[in-house]
Amino acid sequence: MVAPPDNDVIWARSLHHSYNGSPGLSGVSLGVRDGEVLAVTGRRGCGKTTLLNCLSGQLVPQQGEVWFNSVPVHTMGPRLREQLRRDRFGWIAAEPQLVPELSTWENAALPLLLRGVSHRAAKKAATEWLERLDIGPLARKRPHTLLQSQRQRISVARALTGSPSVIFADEPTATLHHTERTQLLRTLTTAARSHGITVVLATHDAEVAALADRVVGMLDGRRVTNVSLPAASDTEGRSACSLSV
Ligand SMILES: Nc1ncnc2c1ncn2[C@@H]1O[C@H](COP(=O)(O)OP(=O)(O)OP(=O)(O)O)[C@@H](O)[C@H]1O
Repeated sequence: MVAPPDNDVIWARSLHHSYNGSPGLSGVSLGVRDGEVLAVTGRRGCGKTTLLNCLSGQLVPQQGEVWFNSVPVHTMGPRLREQLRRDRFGWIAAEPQLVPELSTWENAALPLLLRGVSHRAAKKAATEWLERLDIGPLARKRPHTLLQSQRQRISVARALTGSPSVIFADEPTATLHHTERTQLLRTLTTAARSHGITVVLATHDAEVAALADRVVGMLDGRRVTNVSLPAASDTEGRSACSLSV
C-alpha cells in the first residue's frame, strides 16, 4: 500500500465496486483536501452514492483503497468503521433520516449523545446549531409535525453538531424547493468553511455544485472531469449565507 498525500483528508485509489455484476464504480481515484467543499456530479446512476458510501466506510469496495487522515479504512473491520463514522463523519441524505420518537433537539444532538457526551452539553451544542439554522423555536417538536424543509435542517444541524472532520451530503437538497435549496446549501458550506469541516457533496444539480470549491464529474462509474471553481463562487458560498455561522 502507498501512503496518501499529507494534505488529503480522504484519499481513494482505484475503487471498483459492482452489484451482482452490474458496475457501480469502475476504477475511481480521488483525493479530498482538508477543509475543501468538493462536489461530485453526474447524472443519476453514475456512481455518486456508491462513491460516498465507500469514502465514508459504509461500504467496503471490492477493489481499491480508502484512507482517512493517512489511516486505511478499507482494511478496518465493521466496528472500527462504525466508530469512525460516528466520531469523525457526518452524513446528510436526500430524505431526512430522523428518529420519529425523538424531539428536534434530541435528533440534532444524537452524534454527541451516542459518544457519551452529557445530556446538558449535547443539548447546548444542538440548540446552537438549530438556532443558526433558524429552527431554534422548533427544538421540542417531533419530526412528523414539521415541514420537509424543517426536517432537512435538523439533518444538517445533526451533521454539524457532531463537529465532524468530514460531512458527506448525498443529494441533500433533492426534495427541497429552489429557494430553500440554495439557502440550506449556503448555510452548510459557510458553516463548514468557518469550522474547517471538509464536505463531500453528491449532486446532479449544477447550481448546487457551483457552491463547491472543486467539482469532480462522474460518468458510468468513472471519474471524468476535475474543475476547480473560481474565487467568485467561493466568495458567494462564504458570504451569501443569511444565517449567523
Ligand atoms: N444496492 C444496489 N443494488 C444493485 N444495484 C445498485 C445498488 N446501488 C446502486 N446500484 C447501481 O449502481 C449504479 C450506481 O448507482 P449509484 O446510486 O451509486 O449512482 P448515483 O449517481 O448516486 O445515482 P442517483 O443519483 O440515482 O442516486 C447504478 O447503475 C445503480 O443502479
